[in-house]
Amino acid sequence: MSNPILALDDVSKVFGRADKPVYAARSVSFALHPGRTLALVGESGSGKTTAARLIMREYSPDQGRLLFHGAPLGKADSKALKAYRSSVQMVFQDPFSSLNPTHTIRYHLERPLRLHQKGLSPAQRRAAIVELLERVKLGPNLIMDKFPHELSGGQRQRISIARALAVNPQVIVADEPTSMLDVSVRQGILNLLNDMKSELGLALLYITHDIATARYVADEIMVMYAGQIVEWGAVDRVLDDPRHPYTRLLLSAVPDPDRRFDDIRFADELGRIEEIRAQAAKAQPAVSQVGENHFFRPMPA
Ligand SMILES: Nc1ncnc2c1ncn2[C@@H]1O[C@H](COP(=O)(O)OP(=O)(O)OP(=O)(O)O)[C@@H](O)[C@H]1O
Repeated sequence: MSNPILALDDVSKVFGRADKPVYAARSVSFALHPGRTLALVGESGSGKTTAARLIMREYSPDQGRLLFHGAPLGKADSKALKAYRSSVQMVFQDPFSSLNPTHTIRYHLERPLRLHQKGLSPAQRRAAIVELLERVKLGPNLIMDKFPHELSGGQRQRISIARALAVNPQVIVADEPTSMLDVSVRQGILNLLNDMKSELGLALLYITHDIATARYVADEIMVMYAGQIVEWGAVDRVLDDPRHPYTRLLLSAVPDPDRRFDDIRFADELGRIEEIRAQAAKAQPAVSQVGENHFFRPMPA
């Protein structure tokens, strides 16, 4: 298996007062590899966005390290940080608020090209915009001079992806990229992310509360609860044979005619979740972890 592009090594982030800490991330370790998608799954408040913000360097870790191609980023010089910033791009949940309503699509794509590929002539920049729009399966001539409000939610999310691609990233962090979109266009966006991963060899972190969608895009899955990774492994293993009660609970909430959420068989598990909740509220990690952490033992490609 290839070396990881990016890794979180035993990272913790704590909010709140010292006497009442909130562990948004607790000893979190994982790695992102080229051409692979890792799904980070958990309910609201589990710490998914905190993990994304740590990767985007909006938060600095209280403990642990961020590694980029094996080198700790904390000590990186400004050149290395600049390389990191263009290598790691984010696609947000809300394609409305992430695009500026007063600018055309051409502007949104031209800007990162101007900043990160300074040597391009105007004609080369135009060709690059055409290529980006074609890559996200939008007709360049139809779209380029439109404003964000003239596009559908799905089209806008494709523009967000094109904009992220404009700087030739190695990693894309997609935080709930389909949750604000119409159900009918969600699959198209997930397919596009899959294509990007395979065609460009990107490492993708797919963040979602919807564990069922992980199967469409992810190679591996990590389940996060109260700031901790409680289960991880190959996506089929985790979804077909969930071993942590919290993973089973998440899966039981997925509509399935054969499994009812209030099924008596889950009563014990719900009780155990309360136990886990109580343990997790304490300062020391107490959540049982299941599976192999591919940061420490890389899974075969
Ligand atoms: N800036 C902050 N200040 C204080 N507490 C925070 C801050 N950011 C996150 N938290 C807390 O950390 C925990 C994890 O939050 P986080 O937003 O990472 O979860 P999430 O899984 O992304 O949830 P959501 O899906 O609702 O965004 C929560 O208890 C949250 O209240």
